[in-house]
Amino acid sequence: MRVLVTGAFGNIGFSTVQELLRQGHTVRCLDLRTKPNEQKASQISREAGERVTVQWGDIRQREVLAEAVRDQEVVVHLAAILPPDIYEKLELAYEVNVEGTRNAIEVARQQPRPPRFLFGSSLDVFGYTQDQPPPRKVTDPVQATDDYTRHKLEGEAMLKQSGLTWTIFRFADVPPLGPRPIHPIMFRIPLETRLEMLHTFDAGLAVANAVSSDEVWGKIWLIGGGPSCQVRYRDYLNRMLEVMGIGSLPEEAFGHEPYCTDWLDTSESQRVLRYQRHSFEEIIQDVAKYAAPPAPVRALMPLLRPVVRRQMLKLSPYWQKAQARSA
Ligand SMILES: O=c1ccn([C@@H]2O[C@H](COP(=O)(O)OP(=O)(O)O[C@H]3O[C@H](CO)[C@@H](O)[C@H](O)[C@H]3O)[C@@H](O)[C@H]2O)c(=O)[nH]1
Repeated sequence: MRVLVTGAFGNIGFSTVQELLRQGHTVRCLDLRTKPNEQKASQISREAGERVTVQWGDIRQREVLAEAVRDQEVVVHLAAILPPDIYEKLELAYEVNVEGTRNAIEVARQQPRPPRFLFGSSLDVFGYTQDQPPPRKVTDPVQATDDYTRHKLEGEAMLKQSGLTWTIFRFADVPPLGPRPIHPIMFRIPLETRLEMLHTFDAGLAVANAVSSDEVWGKIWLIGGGPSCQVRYRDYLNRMLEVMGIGSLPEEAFGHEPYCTDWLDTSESQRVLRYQRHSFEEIIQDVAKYAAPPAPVRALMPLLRPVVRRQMLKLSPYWQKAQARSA
């Protein structure tokens, strides 16, 4: 099949492109022209030859999408600005996440043979649910709690009303396989929070399997790693800090305000899409390959550790307050 992937060189996007090509599809990649994206484009063009084409462009421009969507049988729309970046560019994020999605849907509708349309959404749309018994089910009510969830819910609603053959994937937490800067948001999440992880390759497999499935259309799906990937934030964070040689951080550094994430009922998506191949520990090992410091730095870690921990803790407003109280 001919498949357009927007946000093709992002985290889930690139796993999707790789899996689609592995399954024999012809893929058009649309993304912004940045250095890291160019590197991925070269890699995939080397590997897949003529079955992959790359189009650089901004989804805020309808003509960019008109060119990208032409002749495609399926559109996988993943391009978006996510937390935490979204909070620093709210206007741009609205244009990309909402107007960009509107552009993609409108252009798809205008095709002589409109393509099927898969929209990448997030489990965040369930809002704060930690006070409810898990897991979240696809029939649970949704609740916008910030700009990101508002944008995703708007995208979902537009697509359902579009008249296109649609499907919506609400993804669990998919850590990227690549360097990720340390951000204060890591302290905002209470340590007890239920969190469901998903390996990026499994996310890509779910999307690629959906493209040739007859069962996914007209429905919303919860896409997570399944019971073996249902952990607490504390488990994930401490394992990551351990493999990075930093060690766990004090409890007082973490907040207590509820955070949008939860365990999901993925029994139906797994039955139809057969994508859950990696366990929590495999996710940690693969993410650590990129997140962990290089061997020479790791050797020095026992010495560097106190400095690194101090720098990290400086990012926590909760830790700063606790320190001020005890001073
Ligand atoms: O104006 C923009 C902004 C971003 N991007 C691209 O969009 C992609 C976003 O990817 P990334 O930031 O790595 O996020 P993912 O983790 O892959 O996010 C996926 O999963 C999220 C749910 O977890 C969904 O909200 C997203 O739509 C879906 O892409 C990247 O390639 C960006 O270059 C654009 O094409 N245009």
